[in-house]
Amino acid sequence: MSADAGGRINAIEVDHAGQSFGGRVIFQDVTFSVAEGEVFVVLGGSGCGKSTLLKQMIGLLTPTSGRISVGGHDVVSEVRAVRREIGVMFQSGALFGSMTLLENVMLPLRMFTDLPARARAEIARIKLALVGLGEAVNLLPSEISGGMAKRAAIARALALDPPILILDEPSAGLDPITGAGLDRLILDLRAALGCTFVVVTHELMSIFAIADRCVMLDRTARGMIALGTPRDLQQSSDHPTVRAFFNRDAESMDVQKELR
Ligand SMILES: Nc1ncnc2c1ncn2[C@@H]1O[C@H](COP(=O)(O)OP(=O)(O)OP(=O)(O)O)[C@@H](O)[C@H]1O
Repeated sequence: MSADAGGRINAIEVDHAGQSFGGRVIFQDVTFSVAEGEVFVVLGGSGCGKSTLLKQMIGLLTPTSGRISVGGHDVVSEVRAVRREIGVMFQSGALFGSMTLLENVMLPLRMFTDLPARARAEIARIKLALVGLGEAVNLLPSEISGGMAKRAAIARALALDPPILILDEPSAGLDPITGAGLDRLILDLRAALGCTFVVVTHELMSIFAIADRCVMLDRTARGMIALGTPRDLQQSSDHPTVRAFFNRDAESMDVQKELR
């Protein structure tokens, strides 16, 4: 594992990663690193390859070119070790409808550990309490709100204590207040557990609230067009797509500043 310029250890290193499907290039030469404890946001329009990049990071897709390592482990040759490093909440990360929240969070513990049922339940209770659902452990997914479901899915991603959490559009489909609550949860979990986060989001307010840095992918460029802090990208990028994205709603940032 190498360190960044500030001496922090890199949790994830993406080195000239590319992905093609049947000869169609989705992106190439994507290069960045994510430091331990960083909240790193992946941005870009529909179809630019955000989910594809996340799938490469967790070893679900082999990069067509380049190399990715997670926790110092290569995502292709050391996929088992990589999976232990990462908890994932997919965009479609639905809970199992016939199971209570507690049973949903216990599931990864049942699949990947030898812990007895009582210990699994105790750990699942702790994870649900961490995301603010300590009173809802016996509810079914059909009995809770969309925001609670996202929190429960995050609790499930935390079940095996991964140092890195990957969240694909956590606030999709939520109202702005519930979305802001999830942003606070991400920052609280980082403070409490020291986790590294990779988050896909399109929400400008959310980006400014949580992101230490972000990378922006672009379908036309078939690669990355920006890397840096949200403020740097808003103020200094000379790429028209980046400028348009970050300046589309300057007012929302003013609101965000007032809320801080
Ligand atoms: N397994 C696959 N086989 C062929 N094409 C694929 C495969 N997976 C993704 N693609 C294509 O790759 C492109 C990028 O898809 P991806 O889902 O990564 O985009 P995205 O940036 O996450 O989009 P969105 O914001 O809409 O979720 C799309 O054109 C998609 O159709």
